[in-house]
Amino acid sequence: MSAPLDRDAAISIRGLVKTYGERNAVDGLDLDIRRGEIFALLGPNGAGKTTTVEILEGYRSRDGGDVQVLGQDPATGGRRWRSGIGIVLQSGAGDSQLTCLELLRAQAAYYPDARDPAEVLELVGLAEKAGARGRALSGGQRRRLDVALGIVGKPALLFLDEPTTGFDPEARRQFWSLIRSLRDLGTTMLLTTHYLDEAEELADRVGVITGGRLVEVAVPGELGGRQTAPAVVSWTEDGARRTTPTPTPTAFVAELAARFGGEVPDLAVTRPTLEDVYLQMIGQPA
Ligand SMILES: Nc1ncnc2c1ncn2[C@@H]1O[C@H](COP(=O)(O)OP(=O)(O)OP(=O)(O)O)[C@@H](O)[C@H]1O
Repeated sequence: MSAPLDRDAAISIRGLVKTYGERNAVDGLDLDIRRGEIFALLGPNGAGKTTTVEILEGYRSRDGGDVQVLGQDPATGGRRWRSGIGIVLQSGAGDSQLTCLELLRAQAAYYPDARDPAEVLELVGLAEKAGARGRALSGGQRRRLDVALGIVGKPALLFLDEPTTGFDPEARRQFWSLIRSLRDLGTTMLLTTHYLDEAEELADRVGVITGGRLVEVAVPGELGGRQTAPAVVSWTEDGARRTTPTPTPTAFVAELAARFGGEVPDLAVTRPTLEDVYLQMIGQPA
């Protein structure tokens, strides 16, 4: 039998089940997300991420289990509960006739303790676009506007669904720093992403879900036993690439260096990436 719900957690889930027809899209999921934590939910297409997140947001019913989000069951959470939650959806307000500032003001009006819309535009790096309509924004700027809309109500808990899809590398880095500033302001965040580097960069912990079940929850550096996995030393010798897995890479490299009498050509020491262990976990060859 699983432990009772953790009433201090931002999100606490026990035995969550969601059934479509004969099939359990979510199949007995247990998870606690601490207040102030950034948690990344990873999993292949169809794993059950969106279903789980929408149940937590109060937008989908469940067929079994107990769920608590900010101290309440999302199935019965009222307006006050909802005002503590921010949601950044995949498709946002891009086509609106309103300007960025007008959109944010309209959204802020729904919340009892909203942030100043102009400050929010500043925070997401859109201050210069306050008077621009959604249509006039680039893809990356629209996503920032989506985030701005998600946070203007000063949510204690923010859901981010694949937030950086379509971003260029620089925009992603800027977005990551925005997420970190939100964390510094105390916001709890549940992120779904298919980018493993994003999860590694941002998340305090990651959870891997396949077939509606959580396979593992860990800090990114320890998922799948990464921290104790053997290192792989590779170098070039006699015109060919050599690789050797070893639990003691320092000693191995010292031996190599002695053998070469100095620099080892093209030397590299690597450990499994988060992507390597993730792909192994979901049954795909790396
Ligand atoms: N409204 C629905 N009716 C029937 N089946 C559904 C419905 N919504 C989701 N499913 C099924 O439930 C399973 C989980 O879907 P879900 O959208 O939660 O996956 P996901 O992990 O978010 O995938 P993705 O990474 O592609 O967004 C899938 O097999 C999907 O086909």
